[in-house]
Amino acid sequence: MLLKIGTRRSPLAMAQTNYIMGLIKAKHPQTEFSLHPIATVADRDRVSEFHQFGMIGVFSTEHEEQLISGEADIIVHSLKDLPTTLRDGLVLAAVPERADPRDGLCGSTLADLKPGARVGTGSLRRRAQIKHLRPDVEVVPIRGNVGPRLAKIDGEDGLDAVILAQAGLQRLGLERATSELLDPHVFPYAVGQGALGVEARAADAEILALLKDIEDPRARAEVDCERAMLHSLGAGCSLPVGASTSWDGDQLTLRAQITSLDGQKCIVASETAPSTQAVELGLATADVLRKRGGVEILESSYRSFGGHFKFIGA
Ligand SMILES: NCc1[nH]cc(CCC(=O)O)c1CC(=O)O
Repeated sequence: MLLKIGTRRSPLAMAQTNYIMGLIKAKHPQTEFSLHPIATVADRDRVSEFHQFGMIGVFSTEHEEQLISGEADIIVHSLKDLPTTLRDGLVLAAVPERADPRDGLCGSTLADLKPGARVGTGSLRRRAQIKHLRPDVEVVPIRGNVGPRLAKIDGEDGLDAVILAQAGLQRLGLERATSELLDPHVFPYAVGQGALGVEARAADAEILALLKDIEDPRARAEVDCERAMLHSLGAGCSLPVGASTSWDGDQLTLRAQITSLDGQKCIVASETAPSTQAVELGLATADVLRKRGGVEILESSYRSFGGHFKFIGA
């Protein structure tokens, strides 16, 4: 079979696409691939912060067009960048084994950050969570590919540290840049972080069957419960919602945290269910967050950013 793969050109996107091609080849050696590069909104506008786009899916909208037009058959996404609602006719066909989902603090450990230290991140979740742990540090908004973001440590921006996904660093062979892997109980990761997702057309039975062979059931259950939680809250990946999942036999525990942007308020919920009920687990966790006032925190995050956010499904 010939599979047409749509991909962004960033080093991380290319590494991820190559990795998925390798997984497919290992199961189905006769598969051939052609690559169809595309620029997304996030690639064309390198200046705005993510929440300023006023839209969700800054990495995925053009990709979904590629699938619908038939220009591509499959798209490899960082799952944390894939909105929880997909376009009609498209499905999340496979979630392979998940890499380390944790965030890495690069340039310094948490404890070694001096008062007033400048920590770079473009993510509202990371901003809120670092402020919650270290109200005395200054958060500096940064964007760009992983390599250039790392280069900002001790560079002209005078950053003391940046926060990056360990999985992305690993995929680029840059994991040694991490000074501290942040404990998910203290600094929960983004929904889907560290996991890749392959999106395809719902009608392509043959392609879906092939992709099922690279799925990891545990990663799928983790991602399903995390995404159900985020979807229920109406939040996208750039909002200050963190998550972590853990296993005890077949029992899956989802812990979720909503943090106000100034770091002063923080709400957590933790629920457990059999992994066959991953979606229900996500919804139940969102219910607890709502009861504890989580939506009010998300709405005030919205307001303090000038209403630039859009809730999914709202
Ligand atoms: N938003 C950009 C993005 N999308 C996925 C990753 C890392 C890889 C992953 O989480 O799977 C990154 C970079 C980062 O947040 O450091």
